[in-house]
Amino acid sequence: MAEKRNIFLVGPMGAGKSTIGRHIADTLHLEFYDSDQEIERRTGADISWVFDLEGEEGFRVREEAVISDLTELQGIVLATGGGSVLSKDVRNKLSARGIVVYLETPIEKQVARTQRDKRRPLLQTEEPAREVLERLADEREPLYREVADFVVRTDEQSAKVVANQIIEKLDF
Ligand SMILES: Nc1ncnc2c1ncn2[C@@H]1O[C@H](COP(=O)(O)OP(=O)(O)O)[C@@H](O)[C@H]1O
Ligand SMILES: O=C(O)C1=C[C@@H](OP(=O)(O)O)[C@@H](O)[C@H](O)C1
Ligand SMILES: [Mg+2]
Repeated sequence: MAEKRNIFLVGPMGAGKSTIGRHIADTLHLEFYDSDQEIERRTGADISWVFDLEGEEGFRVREEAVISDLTELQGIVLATGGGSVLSKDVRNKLSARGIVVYLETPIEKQVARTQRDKRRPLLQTEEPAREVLERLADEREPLYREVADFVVRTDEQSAKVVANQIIEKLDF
């Protein structure tokens, strides 16, 4: 199905969307995009700056616009930001224009993989990362499941192996 020749990765912070997405794109010779990187490219500011200047609300408007544009492309792998599925418009466009894969990983792994990286503003708070990630998961987990064509765990194998598992499940 020509209109489905895109792979969209959803899931929480630290699931490995950006890392695994790049491996999939390299292996399949597809273009790789990351919605956060695209926001940074368009604004010339890093994600933390966008949150500081425009708040999460402003960031979500930009994220929705970027994903709307990127999902118009063909033959891409897109790593979305963990909160992008909060938008119904984003969920609709992901579902309509590609195969959506939910990268599932336990909270402890999300914490471990994100703790040294200061580039995620939602985790730079007084509240412990574990609590933030649990709270976000309560709201988002059903949305990841709703939008996904299939689910892959990312806590048991290396990023490269998970990328290959995903490729095997795709019929292109
Ligand atoms: N099996 C794995 N799959 C994906 N990422 C992993 C894995 N093991 C460790 N990581 C690391 O987890 C960190 C977070 O990955 P990232 O791709 O930025 O996640 P996301 O984009 O979902 O927030 C990276 O440093 C990555 O190398
Ligand atoms: O979960 C979220 O709301 C966010 C996830 C981040 O992307 P990753 O999921 O790639 O870490 C980034 O979009 C921003 O910091 C907000
Ligand atoms: Mg990412």
